[in-house]
Amino acid sequence: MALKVHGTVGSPATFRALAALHEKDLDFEFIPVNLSAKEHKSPQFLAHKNPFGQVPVFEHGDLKLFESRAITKYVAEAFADKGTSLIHKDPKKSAIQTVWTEVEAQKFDPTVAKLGWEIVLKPKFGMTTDEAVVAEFEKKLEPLLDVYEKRLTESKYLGGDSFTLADLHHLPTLQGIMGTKVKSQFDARPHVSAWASDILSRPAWVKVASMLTK
Ligand SMILES: N[C@@H](CCC(=O)N[C@@H](CS)C(=O)NCC(=O)O)C(=O)O
Repeated sequence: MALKVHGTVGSPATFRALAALHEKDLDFEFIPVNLSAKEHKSPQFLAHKNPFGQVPVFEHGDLKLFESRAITKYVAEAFADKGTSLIHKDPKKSAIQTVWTEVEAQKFDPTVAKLGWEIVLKPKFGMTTDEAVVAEFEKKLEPLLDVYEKRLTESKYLGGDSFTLADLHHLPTLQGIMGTKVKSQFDARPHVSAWASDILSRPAWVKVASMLTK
């Protein structure tokens, strides 16, 4: 059964799903969705792909999914015996992994995505960065990264001793922010800095990120 991803190059959520597929070494068809042309808001897309009008959308035979983290979880579970094992089987290890996937979704993503929007995307769209918002979110990031630093002194990866979805989910926003002044906050914390370099240099992620330069 063919695997398909409807998505957009540069979309963090699309890139999250693609990272999981590459880690699993799976062949899939990438179907570009033009956000500027509002393809994701067409009646067809809303009715048959994602009623919330967002990318990515994943298809595996008759299964259709949206929400990037639900897609990565399905890919990790359905193709457990292929490529990198992205999930723990042991219930306790799995629970710790879930804690950190939640931390990414509830704390890291809202903070770092906001910084990325202000510092990277607004200037790209001809809008003015709100420096007060940047300062506010940089301040929020400090204690968050302190918790990450402590966690990463206990284990090499967030979810335990091996790379899992808990790490992978960070990749798109992490990549975006590491090209900005906010990188200094990561560099100031040795374990966070080593973790970021490690996961950003994974071949599967390098493959995804290279789509930006094609
Ligand atoms: N929580 C969703 C977020 C999806 C999302 O925000 N997608 C963006 C691109 S990264 C999008 O489709 N934006 C267009 C829109 O919301 O109209 C996920 O993880 O899949």
